[in-house]
Amino acid sequence: MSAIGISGLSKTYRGGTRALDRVSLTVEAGEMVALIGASGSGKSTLIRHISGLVPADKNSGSCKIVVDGAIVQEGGRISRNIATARTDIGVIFQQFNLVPRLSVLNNVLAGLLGRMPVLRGVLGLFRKEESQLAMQALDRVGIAHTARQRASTLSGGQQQRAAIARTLVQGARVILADEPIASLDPASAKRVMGILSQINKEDGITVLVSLHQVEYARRYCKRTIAMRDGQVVFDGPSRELTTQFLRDIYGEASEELVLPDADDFGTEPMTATA
Ligand SMILES: Nc1ncnc2c1ncn2[C@@H]1O[C@H](COP(=O)(O)OP(=O)(O)OP(=O)(O)O)[C@@H](O)[C@H]1O
Repeated sequence: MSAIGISGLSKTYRGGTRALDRVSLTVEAGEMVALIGASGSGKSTLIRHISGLVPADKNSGSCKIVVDGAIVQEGGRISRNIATARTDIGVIFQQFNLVPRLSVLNNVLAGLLGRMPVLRGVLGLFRKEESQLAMQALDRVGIAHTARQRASTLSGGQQQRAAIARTLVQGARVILADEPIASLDPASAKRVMGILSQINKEDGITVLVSLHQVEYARRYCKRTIAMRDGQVVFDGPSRELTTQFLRDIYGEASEELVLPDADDFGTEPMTATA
């Protein structure tokens, strides 16, 4: 079974911008796939559609998005069972989306809210084994020692690692990461990508990660989907994305996608504890 299936997805925003234009693609369970493209090419819009946050155009009648076997949206309508479908989808954003005044542990425990009775969740009545699960997740991403701190006291890289721990506690089978390293320094960015790669390999969690820099795609993802003006213009092995090929696809905008110091990128992927 595919982890993500998209057919005939188009999106025109109010004001007329056609952000997605007949996008169809499939991501198999257990893949880690990069989504690249210059600013405004439609990466965020695509991820927001897959997570069921935004409905596709209604007049693109045949559009359908399925994640882990559950219909997220069809024919421009979000599925009635979206709450159930979302329990399998972990979303990670560029700006971390933690609650700053809550402890790191409680932020991670929030990953359980979709799977527990509303009242217990609202009152924050988490069981001991749930807290243990959250501590294990924090340990996996290398920041168990920060569990009692307020989320606002963490560095950007640590906050992103807490956000990943939250998806682990959630039990997500598919992680959609929307530019998760765009606000991070290079060392933190490598660590975050290393953790995503690790949980992809060890837990078989499918990862779709949008990235600005193609070096990260080449290093961490076997497959890359490249977008331009709302369309998929490349879908294949990341190693085929040479600088020249990017120039052919994007012209001058390709400079946005290649790190100026690409040669210093290093050779070893970083892990959680590195
Ligand atoms: N809510 C919105 N209303 C109107 N237009 C929008 C909205 N969100 C995005 N757009 C437009 O849709 C197009 C695609 O935007 P999107 O954010 O998906 O691109 P992106 O590839 O993620 O860009 P970036 O790398 O800068 O985040 C852009 O032209 C953008 O201006």
